[in-house]
Order: sequence, then structure tokens, then C-alpha cells
Amino acid sequence: MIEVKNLCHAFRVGRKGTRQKIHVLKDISFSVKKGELVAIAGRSGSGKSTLLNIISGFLKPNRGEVKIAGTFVTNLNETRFAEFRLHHIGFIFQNFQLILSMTVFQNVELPLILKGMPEAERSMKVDEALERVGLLTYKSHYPSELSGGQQQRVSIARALVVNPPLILADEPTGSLDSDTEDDLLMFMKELNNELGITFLVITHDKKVAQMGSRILEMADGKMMEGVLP
Ligand SMILES: Nc1ncnc2c1ncn2[C@@H]1O[C@H](COP(=O)(O)OP(=O)(O)OP(=O)(O)O)[C@@H](O)[C@H]1O
Repeated sequence: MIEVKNLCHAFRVGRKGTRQKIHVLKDISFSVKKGELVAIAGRSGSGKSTLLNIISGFLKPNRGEVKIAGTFVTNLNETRFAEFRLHHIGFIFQNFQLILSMTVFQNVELPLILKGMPEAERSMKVDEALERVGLLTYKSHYPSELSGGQQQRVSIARALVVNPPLILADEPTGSLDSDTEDDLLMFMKELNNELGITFLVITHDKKVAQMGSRILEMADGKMMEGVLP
């Protein structure tokens, strides 16, 4: 599902004269098979978000390539990558990224509007996704009227609504308390098992990493197959 080859990325920091290059990704290669749930673990600053930004197409790498579902995405321009994302990738973020002025229904409907789906079909798909996350009765609520765990479920429904083969999650439980975190991790595992969606989960939390069928550990710009205690 994902093949990453020889990815290198450095940021230039500082002012002219004292400018420095920070090499964040140093020749990273790994692959994720269809239906796997893989966690990428590593300390703060180890380059996890940079890697995810490249895989999601929000950042162009200095070198290397990423192939997702058979497409070399690193070659796509911004417009084509946006189109590709809409059909192939669902996102879950630490801070949910819901639009607060929109209802739960409208938040989940958004990707379908972008896809140009007719209204009747949209309505059916949104209801289906909300049912899946157990929040159909909350469809007219606003995000601020929901708990953190519920808001994260809405964002999962928004990711699921386009039936993506791949979900990228960046610290998905980072804003949740421990019990809610456990519920959400179980739910993500369920989606992985039942729907066969491939998950790539970025985390610095051992408990989250351990839910993966495989853990890739990032340290010092490199990646290795992780072994967590
Ligand atoms: N836009 C940028 N410009 C300059 N340096 C950056 C930029 N983005 C990230 N970095 C640097 O790259 C390194 C890796 O950052 P990154 O956010 O990828 O790490 P991370 O593992 O996701 O950390 P965290 O868990 O804290 O989010 C850090 O040293 C960071 O300061």
C-alpha cells in the first residue's frame, strides 16, 4: 500500500550567515502492506511529522520517492495530489481539525462535496459513516457540544466517508484521557480488522505504538523495525 524509498529531507534554519541545515530524514525506506496497522514511533523531534507530511503530499522531499496504492505520489503536483488524497487517504489528527461552525453532519459531508457527489448520495454516506462511529444521533450537534472522544470519532467518520484504502493518523489519541484513548484504539483496530483499511499511525506513546501489527522506530533521522519493551 505504501512504499517509501531512500527518503531524505533537510530543513534550512537560522539567518543568513549563521544558516544551518538540519537533516531530519536520512535515507528512510520502508513499506506497509495492504491491511496492515503500522505504528511509527519516536521521540519528539525525531522526524515523524516530517515523514507524514511527505507521505501526505504537504511537503516535497529533497530526495527519494513515495508510492501509494501503485501511484508515485512524490511526482504529483499540488492539484493532482489533492485529488489523489480525496480518493485514497483519510486523515485523523491529534486536535481533530473539525470545523467548529459546522454541524457534525456537515463536517463529515465536506469531503463528499469536494468529490462532487450528489446530495442524496452524500446524505446516505454521511449517515452510514456516523452510524459506524456510533454518533448518528449527534448529527445536528456542533463539535463544541461533544466530548473529545466523540469529536475524534466524528473526525474518523469524516476520514471513513470516502471509503479510503489508507488512513494516516498523527497522534490520534494525544488529546484524550486514558480511558477514552483505550476505546479509540480498540475502535481503530476494529476498523482495521473489519474493513481492511490500512493504518499508518504516528505516535510517541508506547501504548498507541503497541496496537500496531508492526512498529517502526525513528531515531536520529533513521528508521528501524522497533522492539518496544
Ligand atoms: N518547517 C520546518 N523548518 C525548520 N525545521 C523544522 C521544520 N519542521 C520541522 N523541523 C525540525 O525537524 C525536526 C523534526 O521535526 P518533526 O516535527 O518532524 O518531529 P516529530 O518527531 O514529529 O516531533 P513531535 O513528536 O514533537 O511532533 C525537528 O528538529 C524540528 O525542529
